[in-house]
Amino acid sequence: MTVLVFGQTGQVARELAARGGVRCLGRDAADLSDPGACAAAIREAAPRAVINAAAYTGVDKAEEEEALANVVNGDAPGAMAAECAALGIPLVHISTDYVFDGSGAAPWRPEDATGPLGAYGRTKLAGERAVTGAGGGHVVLRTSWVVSAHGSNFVKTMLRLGRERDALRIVADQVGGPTPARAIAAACLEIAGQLARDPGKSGVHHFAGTPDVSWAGFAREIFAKAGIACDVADIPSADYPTPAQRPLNSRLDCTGLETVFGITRPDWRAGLRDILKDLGEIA
Ligand SMILES: NC(=O)C1=CN([C@@H]2O[C@H](COP(=O)(O)OP(=O)(O)OC[C@H]3O[C@@H](n4cnc5c(N)ncnc54)[C@H](OP(=O)(O)O)[C@@H]3O)[C@@H](O)[C@H]2O)C=CC1
Ligand SMILES: Cc1cn([C@H]2C[C@H](O)[C@@H](COP(=O)(O)OP(=O)(O)O[C@H]3O[C@@H](C)C(=O)[C@@H](O)[C@H]3O)O2)c(=O)[nH]c1=O
Ligand SMILES: [Mg+2]
Repeated sequence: MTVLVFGQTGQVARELAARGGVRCLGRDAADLSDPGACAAAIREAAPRAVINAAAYTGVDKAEEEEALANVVNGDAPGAMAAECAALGIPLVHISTDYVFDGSGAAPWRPEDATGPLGAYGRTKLAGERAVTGAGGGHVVLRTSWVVSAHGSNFVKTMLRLGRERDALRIVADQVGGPTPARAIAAACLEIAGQLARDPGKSGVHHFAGTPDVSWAGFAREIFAKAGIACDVADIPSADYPTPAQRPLNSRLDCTGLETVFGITRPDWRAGLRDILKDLGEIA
């Protein structure tokens, strides 16, 4: 009996695989556009816990493909949760800061009112509701600004663009916590273990890297640590138009996760150093 992971190529899934003790299902083994196939994969594997690390994560593209995103991010997690509840095993489901509207400057608490600004956030919220409503042991873990040496993320985009250009204009009015995928993987496994022993710990929790920073501030730190000479100009979101609107305030209050599970916020600056080492950028 092992821990079953949905996702294989994604940032968090790859870090889960690297830790071992899990079985990762790629799109070929379980396509989330077919929720029934996800439930069947759980029945067949009979694991001791399930972690869903797969999702439709294209924030702008989801505006055009909301129906598909809703099946992948909403219906499939619901089917996973129903199957887990029937089998009496816990589900750890990853969600996002984009379920919030980004108003104010206070860190969002898990119980705060949601209000997604775009299709991605709406479909992720549908998944949260399906998981919490299924009646089984679960944790919905909202995280933000995921970064790693794998896949596509802001660190890798900045390393590429920073070398191509002398200067970049980066939004400075969106603030949040960059979160290393490696830390998310560790947190998910710890939560799954504790939930298997005590399903009473079920609930919605936040987990984000510290300290909070703007995308522009994050970019500056990436260039400083990687030794890339690229000037960063602060711009407002209005000057960087995108199909989907992003929340301005993505700060997440992570105190509940520490109280219930003993898991603290990772320092993204240390995580960034590890990522740059893994990429061969620094020694
Ligand atoms: N990336 C981020 O900044 C953030 C992510 N999150 C959440 O964290 C979780 C993990 O994200 P992350 O690791 O960054 O994801 P990635 O964007 O790195 O990868 C997405 C994963 O989902 C898989 N996937 C997408 N569609 C399907 C499908 N129809 N069937 C099967 N698999 C599919 C992809 O597989 P394939 O390679 O085959 O496409 C890939 O493995 C997700 O729930 C996401 O919403 C939360 C906050 C921030
Ligand atoms: C490349 C570039 C981006 N930006 C801005 C756009 C955006 O507001 C911000 C980050 O860009 P990204 O494309 O990484 O943003 P995005 O894909 O929206 O990242 C989000 O992904 C989903 C899956 C989540 O769940 C969120 O937590 C968050 O990580 O940087 C600039 O201002 N200048 C630039 O040159
Ligand atoms: Mg992106």
